[in-house]
This record gives sequence, C-alpha cells and structure tokens, in this order.
Amino acid sequence: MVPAMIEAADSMLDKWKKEEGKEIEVFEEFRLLTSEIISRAAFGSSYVEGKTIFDMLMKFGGIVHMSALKTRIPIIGKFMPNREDIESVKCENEIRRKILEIIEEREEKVKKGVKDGYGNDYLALLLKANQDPNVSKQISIQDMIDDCKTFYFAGQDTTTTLLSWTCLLLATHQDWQEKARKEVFEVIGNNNPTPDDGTNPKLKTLTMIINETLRLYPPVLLVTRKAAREVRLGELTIPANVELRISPTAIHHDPDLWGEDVHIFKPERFSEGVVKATNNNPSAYIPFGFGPRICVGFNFAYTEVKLVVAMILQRYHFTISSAYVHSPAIHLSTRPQHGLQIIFNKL
Ligand code: HEM
Repeated sequence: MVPAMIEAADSMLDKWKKEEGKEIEVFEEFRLLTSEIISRAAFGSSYVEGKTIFDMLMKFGGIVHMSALKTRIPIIGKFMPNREDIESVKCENEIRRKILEIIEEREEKVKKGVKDGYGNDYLALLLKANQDPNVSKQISIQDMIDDCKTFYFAGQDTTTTLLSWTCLLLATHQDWQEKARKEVFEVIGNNNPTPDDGTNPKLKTLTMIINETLRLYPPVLLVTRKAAREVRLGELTIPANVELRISPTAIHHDPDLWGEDVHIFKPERFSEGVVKATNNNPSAYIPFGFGPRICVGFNFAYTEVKLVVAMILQRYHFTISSAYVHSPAIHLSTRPQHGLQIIFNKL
C-alpha cells in the first residue's frame, strides 16, 4: 500500500511543477490524491472502476449531508420522499450495482485461472471472508458492499481534511515548517521516501505537528455511543438506549484540559507523546475515537499524511495565499469552506 501512496503523491507533485510560484487550491488536490490512494487500497488493480464508485459515494455523502441539515416531519419522509431521498436511493443502487460488478469480475478471473488468487487489497480480504470455510465467520455480499462504503467514507474525507489543515498550519507557522523540513532532510534526505519512512519514529517533529493539527481541527465531528444500560457519568444519569454524541472539537478546545493557550498551535505539547500531552487522560484527545471501536485506519492515516507532507517539504517552501478565507465548515468532515489556496516556491 505504501508504494502506491508514494507513487500517487509523486504524480501529484509532478503536476504541481507547472504551477510553481503560483497559487494552488490544495483541498481539491488532496481530495484527488486520497481518493486515488484509498481506491488502490480498496480495489487494487480495479481502482479506476473503484474511483467511479468513490465519485458516486462523494455525491451520495453530499446528499446525505444536505438532507441531515433539513428539518423533516418524522415518518412523512417515508411516504413523501423529497428530491434528496430520490437522488440518494438512485445513487446507492448505482453504487451497489457497480461494487457487485467488480466483485463478480474478480471472482470470474479467479475461476478462469486468469488470476491465481484474490490478491491483497481490501476487496480481496472481504472476498476471502465471504468464502471462509468456517460458515460462522463468513460475511455476506451485502456486508461486503457496506464495508466498502464505510472504508471510503471513513478513510478518504478525513485524510483529505487532515492533510489540508496540516498544510495550512505549516504555511502560517514558518518556524514549524522549517523544523519539519530540517527533520525530513535529516531522516529521509532528498530522495523519495521508502515504504518504512511513513512509520519512521525518527520523524518526531512531523508526528507532533500532525497530532497538534488533529487536536485543533479534528476531522470527525462527532463520535457516537449508545448507552446499553443506565449509567452514571459524574452527576449525570444516562438512561439505557440514549445516544450520546461526543464532540472531539469541544474536548480538544477545553481550556480546563489543555490550558489557557488551548487555541494556539503548539506542537511542542506532544513532544513527549500523547499520554504526557493529555496528562494521562486518554479521553482528552480523541481524534480517532476511543475504546474498542477506535478508528481502524489510524496507522494508515498517519503513514499517508507523513509521507505526503514529507514529500512536499522536500520540494517546496510554502505560504498561504491572500485569497484564502479562514472558515472551517462542516461537510462530511470539518473542512476549509472556500478551499485552501497555497503558494509553493521551489527550494
Ligand atoms: C485523519 C484520518 C482519520 C480520522 C481523524 C478518523 C477518525 C475516526 C473516528 C473518530 C472514528 C470513530 C471511532 C469511534 O467511534 O470511537 C473512525 C472509525 C473508523 N475509521 Fe477512521 N479516521 C481516519 C482515517 C481512516 C482511514 C484512513 C480508514 C481506512 C483506511 C479509516 C477507517 C475507519 C473505519 C472502518 C471506522 C469504523 C470502525 C468501527 O465502526 O468499528 N479511518 N475513524
């Protein structure tokens, strides 16, 4: 997977060569990059078809988001679907049809001996689970389709926003940009990173910067939990079946937990790791959620963001364009509402 991340980032940066010294809207650039990477991770060689699905999922996400913002009278929607309901059903059916097509095509190739196995992408893992000899461990085709959707929704938008906010903060904090670049040259040098570099513990400054970005701009708006039984939380009694929406943004911006300088970008908070930064309070920092349902893709995300940012730092010094308007807005994740315009100058 990591070579695909490096290859995709390299081709994005190759494209940027024509724009050196000019403004680039990087949110869209990162959206295309992460979509390419997650498509390859999910569908491997079928990533071109995968990208079509992901474009549809993106449209679907937009419709779901618009719909969630509207006030609806309960039950009425079932009998009187509006434009968004109709569009989202159409979109979902199309996504299901396309995923099924890819599944069947892959099965066919294995049956005909064109391929000697399902491969090693996410779809292959799901196909193997679908045909697990132990029936109790098998997953249905329906589950496979839903898992593909979750994988995309959970993994693409979040990483796009993390990359964007990291670049914004480095563009507006030149001292940290310099520190990060110095470290990248010391650890990785001038050449493209190797597969191990994304997990390289020596990229400590970059990790601190990413952690602080996730604190200030956690991509996921709410983490949801349902009380299985009545519980007491401090002075609160939560009845059974009540859904709790926990906001990482609110927790990460609480001065009682983080101090009076809570709104300031200070990666040094994380110089001795997350445990020290949170004063041994794991629930003070939850960009990836917590407990048994914590994000399964957090290593994937760190690796991807570290590699991409390191590759940018190796090539460019960057500053924020005067066209940028700071307006974090909630879409699927918290993103820059009017895009992120950055000027890249060759080192
Ligand atoms: C910056 C990037 C990311 C952030 C901030 C993020 C954040 C989250 C959060 C907050 C949750 C909910 C956890 C909970 O309820 O406790 C979650 C779940 C999940 N994430 Fe991520 N995520 C990111 C990247 C990824 C990537 C790259 C993938 C896949 C490659 C991924 C796959 C998933 C999946 C499958 C779930 C659902 C897990 C479950 O329900 O058991 N995420 N993520």
